[in-house]
Amino acid sequence: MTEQPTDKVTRTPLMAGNWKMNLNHLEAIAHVQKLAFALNDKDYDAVEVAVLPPFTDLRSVQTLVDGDKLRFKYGAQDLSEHDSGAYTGEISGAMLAKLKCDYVLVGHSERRQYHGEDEPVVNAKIKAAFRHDLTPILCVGEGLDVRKAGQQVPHTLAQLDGALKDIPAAQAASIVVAYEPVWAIGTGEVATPEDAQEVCSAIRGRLAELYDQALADGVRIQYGGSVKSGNVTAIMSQPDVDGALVGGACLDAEEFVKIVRFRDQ
Ligand SMILES: O=C[C@H](O)COP(=O)(O)O
Repeated sequence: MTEQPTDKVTRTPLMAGNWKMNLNHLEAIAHVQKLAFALNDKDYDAVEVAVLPPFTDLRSVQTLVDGDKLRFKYGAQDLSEHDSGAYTGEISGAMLAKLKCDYVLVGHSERRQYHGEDEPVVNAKIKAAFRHDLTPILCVGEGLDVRKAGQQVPHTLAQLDGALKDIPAAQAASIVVAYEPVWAIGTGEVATPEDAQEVCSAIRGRLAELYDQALADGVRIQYGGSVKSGNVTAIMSQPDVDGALVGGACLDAEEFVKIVRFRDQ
């Protein structure tokens, strides 16, 4: 029987809020309570919602999610490639797993830019995440110079290839990829829906080459970069965009809830 491509409808959208270095643990509690109050079962049935707070907030978030049986997921913004030992300042996958994190961002452009993370490091971190049953959200995307040169697809696919080196299909099947053009992050410069689709579709195509079509059809690919309630619906209408990785706009609980409800905008 010929394999049919997975319909987008069968890929549950993942709307994830990357708080970056914002909100202390008390502010985190207030923010999570606002989200918990606003979101309802209809939202959770339609969309997977995740928050990605700073490390120092994770215990507070876990306590609320566990205590109130909240249906949203949470995770960290980074992890060490090592599991334990003399790595001052690092946080291991084991520690995140102990806090019952679901997700961890890997290779965010701000880690690449300010902490020199290259593909071997990103690859090692993906392996560390899988060792501890965390789902990596792998961030890829081009800078402005690459975009101006029209090289966004080969550049992003090279990042994908490096990040997934030696990652077996059983693990790759559960990964989330976030396409984040660096020139659109925190700038208000949102990529057009067609820009997002071009690269997200190329990412899915490369996943099919690296693994197989069925795996590629099941992987969720997010777009990130100045996503707001006013532009999310158009971006989400693209066939290969399965969610958003939201920075600035997720710090406003009401705005994030509107993004989660992108079908109503
Ligand atoms: O991780 C999130 C992205 O970096 C997007 O950030 P932004 O929504 O503030 O542009």
